[in-house]
Amino acid sequence: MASPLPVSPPAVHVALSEGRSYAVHFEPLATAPMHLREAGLSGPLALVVTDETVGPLHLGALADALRADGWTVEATAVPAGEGSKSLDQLSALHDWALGLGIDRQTPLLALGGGVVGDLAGFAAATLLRGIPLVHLPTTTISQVDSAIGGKTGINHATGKNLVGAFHQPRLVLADPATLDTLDERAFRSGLAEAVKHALISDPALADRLDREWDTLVARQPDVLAPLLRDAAAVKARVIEADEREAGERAFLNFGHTFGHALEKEAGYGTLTHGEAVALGMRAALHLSESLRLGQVAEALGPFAEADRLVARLDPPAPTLAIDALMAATEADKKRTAAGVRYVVLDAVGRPRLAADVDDALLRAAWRYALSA
Ligand SMILES: NC(=O)c1ccc[n+]([C@@H]2O[C@H](COP(=O)([O-])OP(=O)(O)OC[C@H]3O[C@@H](n4cnc5c(N)ncnc54)[C@H](O)[C@@H]3O)[C@@H](O)[C@H]2O)c1
Ligand SMILES: O=C(O)C(=O)C[C@@H](O)[C@H](O)[C@H](O)COP(=O)(O)O
Ligand SMILES: [Zn+2]
Repeated sequence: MASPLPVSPPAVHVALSEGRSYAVHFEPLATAPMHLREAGLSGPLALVVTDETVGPLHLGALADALRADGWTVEATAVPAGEGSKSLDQLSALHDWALGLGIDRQTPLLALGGGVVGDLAGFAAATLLRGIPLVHLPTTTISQVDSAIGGKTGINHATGKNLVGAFHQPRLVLADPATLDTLDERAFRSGLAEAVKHALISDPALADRLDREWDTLVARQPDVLAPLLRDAAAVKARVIEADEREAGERAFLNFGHTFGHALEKEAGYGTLTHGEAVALGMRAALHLSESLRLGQVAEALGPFAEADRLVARLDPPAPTLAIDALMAATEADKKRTAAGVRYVVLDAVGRPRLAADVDDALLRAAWRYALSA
């Protein structure tokens, strides 16, 4: 007898101001028509943006379900990878969509990972000053993180995600089965964002990730989907509390001040975002211990266990000049007139922003992350 399909974990609900809200469903792509209707989205036209890797794998199932429900589907694919978070690709999406005679009710469906989600989300934010956005995330990063919260955008020569907008989705449909085709590097490194959510907010989730790591990386469905869902729920709670990053949403940037500098200096796409964030979290944990001691840490102390969990992501450490990395952090969007700010931990689950951090502590943190 065929093994029973895994039961979908319960949806995550995101409640925003002024009565706005959306659901994050961990169900098959074939349920898209039902959830589009529930979200108040009507056709007949649906735009689908995907990438050249995901399209041949997963667009058919989505388009068949939509067409069977009476939708007219127009789809386009951008080149896979970080390079598509560019002004050229954004402009090409504008030309494509506007050539199809869209109106302000036409939904744009982003079928892919975080690159597709960020790019297509920014296209949806800027077409007609905003059309409905639906995320259909197909990577570990996009299912636990990028599809939720409304950050969209593209990269700029001076830094990551420096051009963009907040544009919340109307619906997120994260089909865990799409992860079956995701390569090992993207799958494993993408778990960095789930580890991040645990370290900034949920020590019990960190323990669970550590305990279930082997079955998680083996993609066991009855472990994977509930863990991704619970990691996504951590982010949803933060978004509800601080949608536009006036305060605690900055904690979702744990490891990113270091990580974005690594992505830029290594060359966008050389490191996956997850790898860069994993290295960034190791640096941030070292910095947390140095700040706790008030001097350069020789060991991780109370953060050693957290660092061991991050180390399980096994990120490659590139050979890069610390001076260049330090300079690249100057573009970080959390900076104020007082300078760059880093998300550090007073303990697992207790994040804060540190400003005016001593260079010696930062250099030691970089050395730790790049040599660990
Ligand atoms: N907006 C946010 O809140 C947010 C949060 C986290 C990350 N991000 C951004 O997301 C990006 C990283 O996202 P990502 O890791 O998903 O990268 P990605 O979108 O580049 O996907 C990784 C690779 O996997 C391929 N792929 C995607 N889904 C697949 C599937 N189901 N099967 C086979 N191949 C598949 C893609 O074509 C790509 O080659 C970065 O640009 C990062 O800045 C944004
Ligand atoms: O949603 C957020 O807020 C995050 O910080 C999530 C991050 O994982 C993500 O990489 C985000 O794009 C980084 O935000 P940015 O403002 O530094 O670009
Ligand atoms: Zn991230």
